[in-house]
Amino acid sequence: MVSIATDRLTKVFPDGTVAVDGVSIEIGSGEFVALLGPTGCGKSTILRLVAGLEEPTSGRVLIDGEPVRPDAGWDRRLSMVFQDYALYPHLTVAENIGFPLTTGSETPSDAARRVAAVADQLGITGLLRRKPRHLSGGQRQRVAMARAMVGESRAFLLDEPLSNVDAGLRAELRAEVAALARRLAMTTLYVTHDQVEAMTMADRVAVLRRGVLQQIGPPDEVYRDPHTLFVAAFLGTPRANLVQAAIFTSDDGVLLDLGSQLIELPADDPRVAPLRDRHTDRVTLALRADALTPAAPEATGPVLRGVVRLVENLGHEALVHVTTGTVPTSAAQSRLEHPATGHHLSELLAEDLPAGHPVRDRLARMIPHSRPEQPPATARTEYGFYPVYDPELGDEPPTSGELVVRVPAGVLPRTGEPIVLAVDLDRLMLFDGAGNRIRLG
Ligand SMILES: Nc1ncnc2c1ncn2[C@@H]1O[C@H](COP(=O)(O)OP(=O)(O)OP(=O)(O)O)[C@@H](O)[C@H]1O
Repeated sequence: MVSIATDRLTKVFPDGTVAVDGVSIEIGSGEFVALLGPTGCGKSTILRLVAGLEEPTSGRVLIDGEPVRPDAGWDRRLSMVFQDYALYPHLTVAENIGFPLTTGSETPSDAARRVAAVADQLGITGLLRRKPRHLSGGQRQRVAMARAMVGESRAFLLDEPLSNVDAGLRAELRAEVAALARRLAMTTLYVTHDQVEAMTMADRVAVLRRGVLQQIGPPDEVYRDPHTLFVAAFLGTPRANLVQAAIFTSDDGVLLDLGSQLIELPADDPRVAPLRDRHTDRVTLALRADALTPAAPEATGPVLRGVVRLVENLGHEALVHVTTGTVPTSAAQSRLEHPATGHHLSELLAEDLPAGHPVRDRLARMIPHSRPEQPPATARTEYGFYPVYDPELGDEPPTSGELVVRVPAGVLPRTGEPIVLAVDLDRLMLFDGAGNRIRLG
């Protein structure tokens, strides 16, 4: 098997779309890497660049450390499986599987033996005489995999190969495809927008956004230790709770002001040091649903208080929606990017509009993390520091702001009840206005 690498790979389409933006990924021999991201983030384009179906605008693809020529797609011996399987309708299953062998040096009987062996491996021997239209989605998918395996291919490039099969079968095939790739020790690049597929199948997951690689690592690491707000928000079901916060530092420690609630970090808490120089910064706080636990009303330590609005009982656990008076945000909202450029609006503002320009002020006010001037000293909460809302601008203190909490089956909270939620500080994540993680100790 081979190693595959992309080196600052970039693809700009003729219409100006930057589909892939300086992506460097190394996939070891026999490794299974998933490219994960929302629609349009450039996953398929990366795969097509690796396969040689597209030419890079700049950057390189390397196979076993050797840069490949842009036009040498046929020479790469990489097998691609597409989401629509691309089977030839007029050929039988056996002919479809054997198709890559027809241009090689194999004799017909060698080829037939090879087809039979691969069909046996995938459990589709009984289907060899059928035409693709007489196959189920899962069977077609196996035939496509068999065709990818039959040649002397050195790697699999799979583009959402399970997206056309129904949910139940998808789970089964997920395990099957991953096991197959491992059994064959096949280097695999697997494109998906389904985080469950990526997390369960891959050795490492590469998360992409707008053509830019956000993070690559083993699934549990990317989930547990996201480097950016986008990765934190993209991975995990239910999605992480994202709320706006302002940082207040003093000799007594650090307070995270969530609008009408506080999380206190005492001065001797090791998380305090990295926040010392961020007094009054507006940040995004991310808390996964299991970083909050219902606690007794008299609980001490960091807690958030709220009222239960909704209990979604899933049987083995429940998702409890709690109104907390925080200010919800999202990865996109917290950065307020310019849709066309992907730049933070404040960056564009800094370049384009002079200070004091009326539109600049209006836009700046919409940007929670980067108001260019500090709020006036009179804009203080009852806690005595800058709030995430600003009374000077006519903001009301937040009263809604829902957090979703994962609660094990058993005695569940009831709608309308007050609830106290203990915050697991080890799982508290903060992100700056550019969406980058602020490391806490
Ligand atoms: N031939 C093309 N010409 C212009 N733009 C293109 C072309 N092919 C893709 N794009 C654009 O490049 C971006 C990345 O596309 P790509 O298909 O790689 O995304 P993706 O992450 O695979 O999305 P999906 O999950 O929807 O397949 C998108 O904005 C897409 O519209």
